Amino acid sequence: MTDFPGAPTTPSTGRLRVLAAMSGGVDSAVAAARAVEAGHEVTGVHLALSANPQSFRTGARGCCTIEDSRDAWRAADVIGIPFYVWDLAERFREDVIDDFVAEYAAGRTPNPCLRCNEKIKFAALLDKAIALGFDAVCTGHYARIVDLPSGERELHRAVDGAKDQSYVLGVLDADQLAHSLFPLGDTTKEEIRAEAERRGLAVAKKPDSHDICFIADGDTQGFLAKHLGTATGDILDVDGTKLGEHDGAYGFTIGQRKGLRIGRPAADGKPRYVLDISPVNNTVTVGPVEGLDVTALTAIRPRWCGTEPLAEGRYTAQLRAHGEEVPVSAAMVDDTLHVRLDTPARGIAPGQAVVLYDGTRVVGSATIATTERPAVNAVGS
Ligand SMILES: Nc1ncnc2c1ncn2[C@@H]1O[C@H](COP(=O)(O)OP(=O)(O)OP(=O)(O)O)[C@@H](O)[C@H]1O
Repeated sequence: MTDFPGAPTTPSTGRLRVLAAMSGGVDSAVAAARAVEAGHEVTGVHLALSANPQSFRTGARGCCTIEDSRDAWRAADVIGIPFYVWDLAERFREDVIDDFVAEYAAGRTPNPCLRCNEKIKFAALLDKAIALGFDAVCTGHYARIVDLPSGERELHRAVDGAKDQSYVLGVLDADQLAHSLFPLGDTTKEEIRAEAERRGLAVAKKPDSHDICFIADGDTQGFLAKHLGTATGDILDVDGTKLGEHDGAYGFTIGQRKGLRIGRPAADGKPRYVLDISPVNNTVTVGPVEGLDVTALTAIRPRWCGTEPLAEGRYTAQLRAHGEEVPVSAAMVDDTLHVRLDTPARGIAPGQAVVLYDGTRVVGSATIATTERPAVNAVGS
């Protein structure tokens, strides 16, 4: 992980030099306060992730705006820790925003929060922290780190199932985990807000951030159209019949039903869902809901949270953010993860992450490359 050879691979026990990543929200403020209380020497840092902060979300749904950096600074002041703002806007644009646009352009559905954790918070930020002599980065993510007697660490789901963020941390490797602190994993969000109030943190009642921080108005299609332009193409039924036109194949996601401009009903009269996106032909293929049933998938770029690679066997898998956990059989074949689902699941798109769990433990993650969908394959054959 680290660009700095010679950096310690595991923080020494006891008092650590901790860099608390403070978004300006309630979670990271309480996480920083808890790190201080645990006896660590804590410094707060807010990441400026936009070259033009007012273009990111403001107010209630805030993330990374000037108000947010001010909120983070005020929280650091109340906690009594030094505070800095680091400008990682350029890295964020290259590694997260440009990647997001490129993935959609290729017909895939990326998760920018996973990407940000992999490339920014636990890479660019952590590398810089270690270079400056810090032992660990502390965040307000809801997940638990379990220290084993062997010295190894495991990543587990948070006790608050509704807030659990282990899915977006499934990209962390053993070295990154060794340098991470997640002080909120054993507490519910409700308790965190009450604790923030008791601590006199002004952000105690600040609403949670939602969706994608760099899309100010929440309009992903509009954002993509601005970056990729419009390109009129056909909306096709599974049998190839033209049902309508679209302004850009990238604006769709597998499983989408709303927002399809279908000019005439399909032959069977059933509702249509996006089954395939072909950037090469600039076509979007739609079909009945059964076409979304996925029985197996392959995934690339695997990342294991422990030191061991995946052992072939039985796991549960989460296939999208806030998705249900489903039982699966998984194995690595060369560099590709092969996953077979016990029962078919819907709403699974290439580009999303599959995160494997063993009970509450995160085993690792990979990026979905292909899906097996018997109903679609039957039409195509
Ligand atoms: N701009 C930022 N600067 C520094 N740290 C950040 C920033 N954005 C997010 N983080 C860190 O990543 C964690 C998870 O980010 P996420 O956007 O999911 O926040 P959240 O769950 O709404 O938490 P918070 O209430 O702290 O904003 C935060 O708790 C914080 O530690």
